[in-house]
Amino acid sequence: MASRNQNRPPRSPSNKKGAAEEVVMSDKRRRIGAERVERQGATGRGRPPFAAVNNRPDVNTANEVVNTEGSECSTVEFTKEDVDALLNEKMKKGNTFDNKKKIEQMGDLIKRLKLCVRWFKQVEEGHIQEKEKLQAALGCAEKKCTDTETEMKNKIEELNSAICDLRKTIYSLEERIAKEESDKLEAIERHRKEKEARSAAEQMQASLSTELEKVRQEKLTAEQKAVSNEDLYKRSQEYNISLQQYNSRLQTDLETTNESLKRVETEKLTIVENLSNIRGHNKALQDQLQSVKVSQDEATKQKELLAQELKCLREELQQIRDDRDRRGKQVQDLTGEVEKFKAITGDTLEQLESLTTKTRDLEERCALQKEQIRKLENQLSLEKDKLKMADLSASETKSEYEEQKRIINELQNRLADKEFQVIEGEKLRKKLHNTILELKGNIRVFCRVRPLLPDDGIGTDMAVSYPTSTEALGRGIELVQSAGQKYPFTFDKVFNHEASQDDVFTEISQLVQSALDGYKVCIFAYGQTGSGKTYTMMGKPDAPELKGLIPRSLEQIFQISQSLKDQGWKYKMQASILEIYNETIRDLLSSNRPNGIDQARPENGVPGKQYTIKHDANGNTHVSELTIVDVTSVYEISSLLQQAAHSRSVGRTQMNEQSSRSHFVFTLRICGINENTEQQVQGVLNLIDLAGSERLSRSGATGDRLKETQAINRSLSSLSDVIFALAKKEEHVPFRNSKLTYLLQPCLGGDSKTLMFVNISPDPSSSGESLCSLRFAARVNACEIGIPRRQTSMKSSDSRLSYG
Ligand SMILES: Nc1ncnc2c1ncn2[C@@H]1O[C@H](COP(=O)(O)OP(=O)(O)OP(=O)(O)O)[C@@H](O)[C@H]1O
Repeated sequence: MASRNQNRPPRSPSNKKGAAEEVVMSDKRRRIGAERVERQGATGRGRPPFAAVNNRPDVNTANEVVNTEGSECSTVEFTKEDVDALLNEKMKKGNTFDNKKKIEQMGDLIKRLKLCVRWFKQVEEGHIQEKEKLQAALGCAEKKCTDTETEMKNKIEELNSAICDLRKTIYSLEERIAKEESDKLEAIERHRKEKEARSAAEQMQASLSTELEKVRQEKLTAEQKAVSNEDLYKRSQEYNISLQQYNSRLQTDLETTNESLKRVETEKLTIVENLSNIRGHNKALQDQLQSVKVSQDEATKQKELLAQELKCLREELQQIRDDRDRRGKQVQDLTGEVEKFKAITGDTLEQLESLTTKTRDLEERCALQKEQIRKLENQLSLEKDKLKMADLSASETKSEYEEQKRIINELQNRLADKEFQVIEGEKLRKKLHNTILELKGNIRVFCRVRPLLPDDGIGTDMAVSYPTSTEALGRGIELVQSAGQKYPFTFDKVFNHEASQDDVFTEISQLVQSALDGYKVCIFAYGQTGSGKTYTMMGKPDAPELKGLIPRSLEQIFQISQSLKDQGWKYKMQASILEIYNETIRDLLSSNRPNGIDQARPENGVPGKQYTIKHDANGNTHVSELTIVDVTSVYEISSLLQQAAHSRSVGRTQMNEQSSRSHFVFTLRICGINENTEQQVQGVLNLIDLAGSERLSRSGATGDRLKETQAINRSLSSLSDVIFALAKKEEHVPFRNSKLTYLLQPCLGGDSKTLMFVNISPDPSSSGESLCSLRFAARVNACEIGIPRRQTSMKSSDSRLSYG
């Protein structure tokens, strides 16, 4: 096919004209083809190559061909084969010398060649035209192409940017896909794990359900136990809740009372301040009044003097006036005489001149006297002014005096008011103070731990610890025993081994005030031997900062009683000091103690004094024959304490005793009366250093010593019983033949204030004794809360048991 078309002009699909021409040309070819076929059919043989030209017709035909060459060549079409055949055509063999034929053949060939050439030329021209057309079309097409190209470029750019955007979107989408895929993978992983876990859980569940079954069985048995425990727990919780409520009520009451006390205190302070200011002001006014009175007297005196002076001056003036009048009359007489003389007798010129000079003198004297009179008159008016002024100031002073008198009266009324307010405030303060103490508890227990002493052994650990929980802070103590067992206790206050004497006194000073306010106050120190009772109560009187509660309390009492003098209070104080040893009373202030031997003891067959304790209807205690000393100062008390200490030590030595085996009781009776209000108070302050408690098993005592220890333990146990019974207002008070408790009975219970110090030694070797002391104190402490004995954390018999 390629060979067939190689001589044809190229076709352009866009060249419609060309296409039309081609159609025309193909029509032509078809026509020629048809003619050939016709011719072939006419000759009845196969057509040789280039037959249209080579089929040599007869001469006519040849002529025709020649003649028609001009018109025919346009219809003749040559293919490459035709041309090749034409060029390869050889002269027909025949008569080699037949030139004519050869020429004819040659002519024919030339004709055909010419025809072919012409055709080719025509074809070429057609081709050239077609080429031009095609070039123009190509130009157009190229232009179009470039337009299209730029358009395409633009579009490509647009598309590129779109592609970029799309790529970005694709990128982000890919990222999202990747993320989602990773999420998906994770989720799958999770799911797988969950599946595993579920299966594991299922396995576990299976095992658990078997276990559950077992546990259920156990639970059933435990539930039965729990029911009984719950009962117990409920009871303890109810008790706990009631305690908490009581505590919170106490706290709120305490707070409000504290606040009102503070208010009253500040009011009292301001009132006292005002009072002193008013007093000062009053004094200043009195002074002022006095000075005004003095100045008024002076002014009156001056006024009188001035009046006298004025009178004198007036008289003098009168005299001078009289004198002047007389002189004037004399002059007139003389002038008349001169005239008479001149006229009647004609005296001599000399006499006249002398008389003239005399007259001149008299006139001069008269002028001088006039001047003097004028001066005196001026002085008189000045004095009159002064007098007026003095009168004015005297009336002013008088009105001022009246005003001052009024102010003084007013101030005196206010003073009386304020004094009344102070008295009322004082009453309120007492009431509030007492309410506070009642809220704190009329029976309180403080615990004090002494520091480890060199005697306890170097490097010894403390057998106590202090819990730091909020509710137990400052109130809790734990006794640690050698086996590591802990015994917790809670009191109203716990003073650790670092607490100073001052810290301890600060806490009890309010109680001392109560004694002055007319209440009965008892402060005990209880504990085993060597636990610090004497240190707490007496301290070391030589070192001021180590003084104990007894000297500090007495100092405070005298200090306050002095300060209350301004308010009209007068106090009478009586002190007694006794010792109870083995249920025997000893008077430590007795002046007739021969060599300190107890009067109650029979000596050389002579029976000693018999001290009997009696309570009167007013709730006061009397010990017959006991020395009672009136005391007015702290120095007197100190000397009494020294005397008591001396009697005690002498008695102790002589009787071969230890101070720790007797109860030491200091009693101060306070009677107060207010001269302004006629109010009366009667208070008692008992300060007691109890005998050291001791376990029978420890003491290893026999005989008298055993009896002694038993007596001490009995009296201590009895004391707690009495406190307990009185706190519960029980009718029957079990004194159990204890002199100590019988003696103190009026000072326990009711309105009385009781404070017990339980002294503890931190030495581990005495932790057994410490536990007993703490249990005893806990029992006393429980009294105030009013817990029935069976509900306390320890049994009532515990304390007694511990003493054997
Ligand atoms: N808080 C303390 N700080 C320092 N030393 C103390 C303290 N308490 C006690 N002591 C010392 O412990 C020793 C024993 O104290 P104290 O004599 O007061 O005990 P006690 O309980 O009165 O003994 P007893 O029952 O034998 O009379 C004393 O040497 C005392 O100084």
